[in-house]
Amino acid sequence: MVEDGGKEAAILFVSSKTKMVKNIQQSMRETKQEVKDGSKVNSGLFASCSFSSLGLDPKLSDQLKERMGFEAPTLVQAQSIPVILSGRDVLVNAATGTGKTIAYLAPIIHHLQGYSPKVDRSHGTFALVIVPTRELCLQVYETLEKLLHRFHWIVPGYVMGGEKKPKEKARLRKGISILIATPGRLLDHLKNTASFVHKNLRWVIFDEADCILELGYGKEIEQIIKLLGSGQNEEGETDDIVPKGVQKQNLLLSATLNDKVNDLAKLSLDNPVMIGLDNSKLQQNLSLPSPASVDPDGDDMIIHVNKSANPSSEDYGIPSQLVQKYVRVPCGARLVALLSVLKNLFEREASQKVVVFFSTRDAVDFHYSLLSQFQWPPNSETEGEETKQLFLKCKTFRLHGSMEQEDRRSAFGTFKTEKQALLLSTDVAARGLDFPKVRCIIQYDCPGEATEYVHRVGRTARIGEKGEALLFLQPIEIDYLKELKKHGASLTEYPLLKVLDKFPLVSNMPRIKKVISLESHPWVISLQRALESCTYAEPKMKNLAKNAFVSWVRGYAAHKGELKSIFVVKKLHLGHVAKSFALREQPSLVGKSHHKESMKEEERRTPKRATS
Ligand SMILES: Nc1ncnc2c1ncn2[C@@H]1O[C@H](COP(=O)(O)OP(=O)(O)OP(=O)(O)O)[C@@H](O)[C@H]1O
Repeated sequence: MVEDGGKEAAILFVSSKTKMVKNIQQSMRETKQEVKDGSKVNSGLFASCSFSSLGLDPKLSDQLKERMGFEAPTLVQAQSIPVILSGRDVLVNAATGTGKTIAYLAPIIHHLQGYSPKVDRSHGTFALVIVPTRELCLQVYETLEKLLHRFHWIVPGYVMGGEKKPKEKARLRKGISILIATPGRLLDHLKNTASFVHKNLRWVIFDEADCILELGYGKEIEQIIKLLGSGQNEEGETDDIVPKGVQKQNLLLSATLNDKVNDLAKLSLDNPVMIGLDNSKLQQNLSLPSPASVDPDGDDMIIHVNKSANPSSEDYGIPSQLVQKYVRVPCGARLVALLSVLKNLFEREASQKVVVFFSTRDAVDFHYSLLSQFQWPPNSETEGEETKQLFLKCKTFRLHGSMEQEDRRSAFGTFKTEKQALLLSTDVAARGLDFPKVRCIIQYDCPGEATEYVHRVGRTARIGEKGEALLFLQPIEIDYLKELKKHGASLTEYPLLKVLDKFPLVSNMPRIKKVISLESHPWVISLQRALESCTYAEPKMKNLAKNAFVSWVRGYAAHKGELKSIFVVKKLHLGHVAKSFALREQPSLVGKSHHKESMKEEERRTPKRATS
């Protein structure tokens, strides 16, 4: 929701004199005026032009509007589409949930549908979209399928880790016009699938570019770029279908950028147009040539997207309507606090979706099992008490990189369509995933880098919708708020005690007149006891808790750089950490049984395996 007319938005520096840029300027002025009039709520997000006015084919514009229900392009789409249509390389940096996927897919489809003779399977792949995770791969593919509804001769496809290679080879042999891929599997096919035709390749897109590199795919990407070749499509190399002399076009997109993107940009972009980047960011974050020096003819452009109407969330483009809170909880009360917050959320509004982020796969597994069987109230055998029910009545899903591919696919797909559900996930769900109607994001374990905070919270408040984000912090971790503030994220405190006070006391709860600390709250004491009983009722559950404890501590010790001074493992009270996994005593961190598990965890933590 926009509070005011937004800060001075739009185009600060545009040296190109094309008509297209003037149209964009005009459209943004109109949008600003509409905000002043109060006639547009989501200013800063939508442009006041139509898809067809951006130069897209009428059938494609119609598909976007009539079939997909997109009334108007978002600002980032209004600014990117004409530039991408023009053939320039582009680096797009715009907030999460602002429609970057359509921004790059629509211009590609526009060009491909216009080829004469018509594109067919024998031409192989024209466009390649590289994404960091399997789920994002499937999601982009789904969007592509919808966009291609009226262009059945353009074939969409995907290849990704976890899928059966022979089947993928067969699909590639038949021919895929627009291919979505995760890096490892793509490289595999480039090297080993002789029937993969890519001589007509015209576009390479790196979606979530910084994440691809953060996950350690730098080497693969270098090899991919080498194998694909770059620059102009040579005569004789391509089929006649690709217009002669057409340059290969590369696009990089992300809501956050880092130094590594600099290298990828240098490697893959030729005189790019920057969308959503300001000069200081260019100089500080990306040591690309300064715009003034790139092209003396004045053909280069920086187009500024008004990423947010809220200046405080400007740095990383956090959606301005997102309500950001933190909850300060002592370690031993973390689990009780999490369950209480969730119960409160679902009781307040039954029909909603919530995502909780954990730092490890073992933590996801433990909490998933616990929530799937933990019942309440604990003493329902007593006469007059209500009968036992699941503590949380909503459907619960889990998602992480060690799950079987089919389970991953089913969790992702079903959570998407559910109206009321809870997803427990590692960062595998943090990037790019578009789950409709997610109302709240809970970061139970701290994300580490501030960029990851931004992507995690970006799973809510998408495309102008409302959303809340809640970050769990122990009192010893409170300095993390300063780290977030450096990047423009300001959080207010969540009233945990008030929420706990709302829960009715059941008969065996201790009656305490004055609650002096969270841990002495009768609700906290009773819930903790009940959770521990649940964990100790089954050896399997206890083992899950122990494994989760061990990998959590290891994960805590793995924080990097400046964050090491905030997340100090020596400051942790391990007994309290154990309590947060519903354990009555602290498991050994070095015991024989855990050594094997720790080794496995180490292996699992290899980022590539976590996602693709
Ligand atoms: N012009 C539009 N009008 C309304 N909805 C749109 C429009 N364009 C895209 N959307 C929808 O907005 C949602 C977010 O789009 P998308 O996933 O492309 O965002 P993103 O900017 O890539 O986000 P992230 O940075 O998190 O990956 C999707 O559900 C998409 O269908």
